[in-house]
Amino acid sequence: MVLASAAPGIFSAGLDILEMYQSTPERCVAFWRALQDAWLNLYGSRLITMAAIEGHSPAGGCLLAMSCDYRVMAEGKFQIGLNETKLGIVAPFWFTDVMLNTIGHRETEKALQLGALYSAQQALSIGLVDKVVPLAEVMPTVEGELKNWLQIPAAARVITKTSMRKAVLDRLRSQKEKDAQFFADFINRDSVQKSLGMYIASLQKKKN
Ligand SMILES: CCC/C=C/C(=O)SCCNC(=O)CCNC(=O)[C@H](O)C(C)(C)COP(=O)([O-])OP(=O)([O-])OC[C@H]1O[C@@H](n2cnc3c(N)ncnc32)[C@H](O)[C@@H]1OP(=O)([O-])[O-]
Repeated sequence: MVLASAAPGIFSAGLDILEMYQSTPERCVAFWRALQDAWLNLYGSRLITMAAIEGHSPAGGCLLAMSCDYRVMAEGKFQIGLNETKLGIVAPFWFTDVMLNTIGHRETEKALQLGALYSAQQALSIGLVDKVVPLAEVMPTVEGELKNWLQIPAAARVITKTSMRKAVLDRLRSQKEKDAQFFADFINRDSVQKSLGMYIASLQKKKN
């Protein structure tokens, strides 16, 4: 399975910030449950999963990419990273776990505290992506890599993938409701709503 985007220049802009702003606790919990399930399915997929990152990939977009088995990113101006702290919000433990498994403890600690967004070359240098190629080469590169992965006997590959990812998946599975409630409580704090409001305004200002 290849994750790609139909929007030129944007792999994924992350979660819909407007869903987290001036919402109700009930809606926040439902929103979060949907995200948890989507991620559990992706990270736990038996399929070979690859991200064709042909544009920006902040926050939830970075999570999607990191949750794949392999990442190819377009060189150039695009950025990738978990930038949550810049919005005044906090990446949940399972975002952190996936990043830890991808780039290691030291880089994750720095990246998360700073809300760092990396260029493709920087992402390559810390192992956040596996390959950087010109934009037009992203999809052919993914397809070529997929052929390599498809040559591995499926049962052996799936057992290996499952055993590598099980602890992280189980950690969320065992506390989904608590995690959803935490998100709803946190996001509805006055200080967090204020930060989100300012971030949305800065996005709109940048556009105008
Ligand atoms: C605890 C929770 C964990 C959270 C995880 C997350 O994923 S948090 C998410 C973290 N995500 C980020 O921090 C990414 C924030 N976004 C960006 O940095 C840039 O939009 C971009 C680099 C993705 C694309 O730049 P570009 O110059 O090509 O495009 P543009 O900037 O002109 O935007 C076009 C329109 O889309 C709008 N909009 C954009 N993103 C979002 C969104 N996520 N949601 C909603 N709306 C969004 C933007 O306001 C504008 O709306 P308007 O005025 O037309 O009504």
